[in-house]
Amino acid sequence: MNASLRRLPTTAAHLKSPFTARHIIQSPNTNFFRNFFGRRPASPNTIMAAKTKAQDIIDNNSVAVFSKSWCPYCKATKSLLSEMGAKAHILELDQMDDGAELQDALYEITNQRSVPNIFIDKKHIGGNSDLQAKKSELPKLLKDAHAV
Ligand SMILES: N[C@@H](CCC(=O)N[C@@H](CS)C(=O)NCC(=O)O)C(=O)O
Repeated sequence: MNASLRRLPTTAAHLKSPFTARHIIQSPNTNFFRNFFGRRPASPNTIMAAKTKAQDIIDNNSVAVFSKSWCPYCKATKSLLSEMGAKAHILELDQMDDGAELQDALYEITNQRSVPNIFIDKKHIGGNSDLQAKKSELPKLLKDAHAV
Protein backbone atom coordinates (compact mmCIF):
# COMPACT_ATOMS: atom_id res chain seq x y z
CA MET A 1 0.00 0.00 0.00
CA ASN A 2 1.10 3.54 -0.70
CA ALA A 3 2.85 4.95 2.43
CA SER A 4 0.80 8.17 2.50
CA LEU A 5 -2.45 6.19 2.36
CA ARG A 6 -1.32 3.99 5.26
CA ARG A 7 -0.93 7.10 7.41
CA LEU A 8 -4.61 8.04 7.02
CA PRO A 9 -6.39 7.74 10.38
CA THR A 10 -8.92 4.92 10.57
CA THR A 11 -11.45 7.15 12.31
CA ALA A 12 -11.45 10.70 11.01
CA ALA A 13 -12.39 12.90 13.96
CA HIS A 14 -13.40 15.77 11.72
CA LEU A 15 -16.04 13.58 10.09
CA LYS A 16 -17.78 13.32 13.46
CA SER A 17 -18.39 17.09 13.53
CA PRO A 18 -22.08 17.97 13.25
CA PHE A 19 -21.11 20.31 10.39
CA THR A 20 -20.27 17.65 7.83
CA ALA A 21 -20.51 18.35 4.14
CA ARG A 22 -22.94 15.44 3.91
CA HIS A 23 -25.31 17.18 6.32
CA ILE A 24 -25.12 20.44 4.42
CA ILE A 25 -25.74 18.80 1.06
CA GLN A 26 -28.65 16.79 2.43
CA SER A 27 -30.23 19.83 4.10
CA PRO A 28 -33.75 20.05 2.71
CA ASN A 29 -33.65 23.82 2.38
CA THR A 30 -31.20 26.66 2.14
CA ASN A 31 -31.32 27.72 5.79
CA PHE A 32 -27.74 26.67 6.42
CA PHE A 33 -26.44 28.91 3.65
CA ARG A 34 -28.75 31.76 4.63
CA ASN A 35 -27.59 31.60 8.26
CA PHE A 36 -23.95 31.04 7.36
CA PHE A 37 -23.67 33.96 4.98
CA GLY A 38 -25.88 36.20 7.07
CA ARG A 39 -29.51 37.05 6.80
CA ARG A 40 -31.33 40.31 6.41
CA PRO A 41 -32.56 41.76 9.71
CA ALA A 42 -36.12 40.54 10.28
CA SER A 43 -38.90 43.11 10.08
CA PRO A 44 -40.87 43.92 13.26
CA ASN A 45 -43.83 42.02 11.73
CA THR A 46 -41.72 38.91 11.15
CA ILE A 47 -40.35 39.07 14.70
CA MET A 48 -43.86 39.47 16.11
CA ALA A 49 -45.17 36.57 13.98
CA ALA A 50 -42.34 34.28 15.12
CA LYS A 51 -42.92 35.20 18.76
CA THR A 52 -46.65 34.52 18.46
CA LYS A 53 -45.97 31.20 16.72
CA ALA A 54 -43.40 30.09 19.32
CA GLN A 55 -45.73 31.03 22.18
CA ASP A 56 -48.67 29.18 20.53
CA ILE A 57 -46.57 26.04 20.24
CA ILE A 58 -45.49 26.31 23.88
CA ASP A 59 -49.10 26.92 25.03
CA ASN A 60 -50.72 24.18 22.95
CA ASN A 61 -48.43 21.21 23.56
CA SER A 62 -47.76 19.22 26.74
CA VAL A 63 -44.15 18.95 25.67
CA ALA A 64 -42.50 21.20 23.08
CA VAL A 65 -38.93 20.76 21.94
CA PHE A 66 -37.28 23.29 19.65
CA SER A 67 -34.49 21.24 18.15
CA LYS A 68 -32.06 21.10 15.24
CA SER A 69 -31.83 17.87 13.30
CA TRP A 70 -28.01 17.63 13.50
CA CYS A 71 -27.65 18.63 17.16
CA PRO A 72 -26.33 15.87 19.46
CA TYR A 73 -27.85 17.46 22.60
CA CYS A 74 -31.22 17.53 20.83
CA LYS A 75 -30.78 13.87 19.95
CA ALA A 76 -30.19 13.04 23.63
CA THR A 77 -33.31 14.99 24.61
CA LYS A 78 -35.46 13.28 21.98
CA SER A 79 -34.15 9.87 23.07
CA LEU A 80 -34.91 10.50 26.73
CA LEU A 81 -38.43 11.74 26.01
CA SER A 82 -39.05 8.81 23.72
CA GLU A 83 -37.71 6.37 26.39
CA MET A 84 -40.21 7.91 28.83
CA GLY A 85 -43.00 7.41 26.30
CA ALA A 86 -43.74 11.13 26.16
CA LYS A 87 -45.78 12.69 23.38
CA ALA A 88 -43.72 15.67 22.33
CA HIS A 89 -44.11 18.29 19.65
CA ILE A 90 -40.66 18.49 18.11
CA LEU A 91 -39.63 21.24 15.72
CA GLU A 92 -36.41 20.98 13.74
CA LEU A 93 -35.56 24.65 13.38
CA ASP A 94 -32.83 24.01 10.80
CA GLN A 95 -35.45 22.52 8.49
CA MET A 96 -37.96 25.36 8.79
CA ASP A 97 -38.02 28.52 6.70
CA ASP A 98 -38.77 30.59 9.80
CA GLY A 99 -36.44 28.55 12.06
CA ALA A 100 -33.94 31.37 12.60
CA GLU A 101 -36.74 33.78 13.49
CA LEU A 102 -38.22 31.21 15.90
CA GLN A 103 -34.81 30.84 17.53
CA ASP A 104 -34.63 34.64 17.96
CA ALA A 105 -38.15 34.61 19.39
CA LEU A 106 -37.21 31.84 21.84
CA TYR A 107 -34.26 33.92 22.97
CA GLU A 108 -36.64 36.79 23.72
CA ILE A 109 -39.04 34.50 25.57
CA THR A 110 -36.51 32.40 27.53
CA ASN A 111 -33.17 34.19 27.34
CA GLN A 112 -31.84 30.92 25.89
CA ARG A 113 -30.59 30.79 22.32
CA SER A 114 -29.26 27.22 22.28
CA VAL A 115 -31.18 24.15 21.20
CA PRO A 116 -32.75 22.02 22.42
CA ASN A 117 -35.09 24.50 24.06
CA ILE A 118 -37.58 22.45 26.05
CA PHE A 119 -40.99 23.19 27.56
CA ILE A 120 -43.15 20.89 29.65
CA ASP A 121 -46.66 22.04 30.52
CA LYS A 122 -45.82 25.53 29.22
CA LYS A 123 -42.94 25.78 31.68
CA HIS A 124 -39.46 26.43 30.41
CA ILE A 125 -37.22 23.51 31.36
CA GLY A 126 -34.06 24.75 29.60
CA GLY A 127 -31.70 22.67 27.49
CA ASN A 128 -30.72 19.04 27.40
CA SER A 129 -28.54 19.21 30.53
CA ASP A 130 -31.48 20.68 32.46
CA LEU A 131 -33.79 17.93 31.21
CA GLN A 132 -31.30 15.17 32.05
CA ALA A 133 -30.86 16.65 35.55
CA LYS A 134 -34.65 16.31 36.05
CA LYS A 135 -34.70 12.67 34.95
CA SER A 136 -36.06 11.36 38.26
CA GLU A 137 -38.85 13.97 38.31
CA LEU A 138 -39.78 13.43 34.68
CA PRO A 139 -42.39 10.67 35.08
CA LYS A 140 -44.45 12.94 37.35
CA LEU A 141 -43.84 16.09 35.29
CA LEU A 142 -44.93 14.26 32.12
CA LYS A 143 -47.95 12.69 33.80
CA ASP A 144 -49.10 16.04 35.20
CA ALA A 145 -48.67 17.53 31.72
CA HIS A 146 -50.79 14.69 30.22
CA ALA A 147 -47.84 13.83 27.99
CA VAL A 148 -47.89 10.15 28.96
N1 LIG B 1 -25.83 22.90 27.50
C1 LIG B 1 -26.70 22.90 26.35
C2 LIG B 1 -25.88 22.73 25.10
C3 LIG B 1 -26.71 22.94 23.84
C4 LIG B 1 -25.88 23.38 22.64
O1 LIG B 1 -24.69 23.67 22.74
N2 LIG B 1 -26.55 23.40 21.48
C5 LIG B 1 -25.94 23.87 20.27
C6 LIG B 1 -26.27 22.91 19.13
S1 LIG B 1 -25.63 21.27 19.42
C7 LIG B 1 -26.52 25.22 19.88
O2 LIG B 1 -27.61 25.57 20.25
N3 LIG B 1 -25.76 25.98 19.07
C8 LIG B 1 -26.21 27.26 18.60
C9 LIG B 1 -27.13 27.18 17.43
O3 LIG B 1 -27.34 26.10 16.84
O4 LIG B 1 -27.68 28.23 17.07
C10 LIG B 1 -27.73 21.81 26.53
O5 LIG B 1 -27.51 20.91 27.36
O6 LIG B 1 -28.78 21.85 25.87
